[in-house]
Amino acid sequence: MARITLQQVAHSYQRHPKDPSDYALKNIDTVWEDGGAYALLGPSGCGKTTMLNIISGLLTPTRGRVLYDDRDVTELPPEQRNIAQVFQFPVLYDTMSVFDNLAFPLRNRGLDPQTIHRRVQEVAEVLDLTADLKKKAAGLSADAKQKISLGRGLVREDVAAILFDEPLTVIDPHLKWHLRRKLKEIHEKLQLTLIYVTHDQVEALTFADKVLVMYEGEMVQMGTPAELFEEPRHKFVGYFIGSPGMNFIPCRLEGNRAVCDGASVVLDEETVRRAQGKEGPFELGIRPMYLEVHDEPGDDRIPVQVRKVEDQGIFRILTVQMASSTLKVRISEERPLPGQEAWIRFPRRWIKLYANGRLVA
Ligand SMILES: Nc1ncnc2c1ncn2[C@@H]1O[C@H](COP(=O)(O)OP(=O)(O)OP(=O)(O)O)[C@@H](O)[C@H]1O
Repeated sequence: MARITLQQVAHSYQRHPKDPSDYALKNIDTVWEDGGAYALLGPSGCGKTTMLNIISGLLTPTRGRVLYDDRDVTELPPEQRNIAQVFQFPVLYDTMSVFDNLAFPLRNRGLDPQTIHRRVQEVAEVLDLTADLKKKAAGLSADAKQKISLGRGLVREDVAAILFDEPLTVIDPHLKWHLRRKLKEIHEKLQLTLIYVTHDQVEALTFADKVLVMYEGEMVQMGTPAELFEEPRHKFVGYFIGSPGMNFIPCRLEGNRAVCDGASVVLDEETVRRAQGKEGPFELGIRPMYLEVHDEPGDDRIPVQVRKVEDQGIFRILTVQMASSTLKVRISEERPLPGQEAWIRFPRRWIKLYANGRLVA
């Protein structure tokens, strides 16, 4: 396995790109550490597959360098990079048995039959394919076929990294959860460098130690699931991670206060200091679980109208209207529901300030 570094990588599918909007990837600088389990998360079209193909060598970037450890591989094709890639849909040989499909990448590299047998058995066991090893791939379900594709990715021990491009798309929802756990287990056991592309936050957060969030061709944050939740560095991360996502309220700064539509909130000194000289527009960000809801007016409490209540098992999600801003508030199921008139409070320690979409930090 290897440490993979992207240095100022940008890619445009156009021959003569001019504007930043002509680039599918814009100036990516990042390091994927050896043995890490990473997810690449972002909405459709943000550049995830482009980044993965640049790492594997299917694409040469318009600008920048790709390093495996200290070796520059930017111009090398996939077969010289020693990478395994698993795609959205099964890639296998229908007429071969499951065993032969799994053995294929190893036979290709001239490994001895004993090593091949051991490795195929190991991977088949992890993926619950042992009973199917002698069957022809053609007769198996879509789930089983994709498990074979996963197995073909995992079977080689000498790869620099294994790249997964939304590999569980065709998998039945029940099995999805199970396979995600399996991949995590395999990672812990074999310490492989895994990069897993998805647009599903649950998939990313349950699989990865670190998640790279992409938005419109940019890398907006790389962090642990907890960091992404507690300290979203970009508005998109706040909105995309968490269910429901973070609340954002447009505001202007007056001294140590953020004045929003219908409310004024005191900021901590550090935030006020950091905001000096920053260009707006400014927004307050707060997670639904950190907003307090009260039945009576009081200090720092802001009147709201409760518009909707959604029951989500152990939580309820309130939709409240604060002047022209609509906010979500998460309360526990034990708390009695407020009436239609309620008051909310923004606890200072949970308030984040954003300038032009980026965390003031
Ligand atoms: N071969 C191509 N030629 C031209 N434009 C492309 C090509 N492949 C991707 N793009 C464009 O580049 C941008 C990034 O696409 P990419 O497939 O990397 O995104 P993605 O995040 O993987 O999306 P998805 O989740 O839908 O697969 C999109 O605007 C897409 O339309």
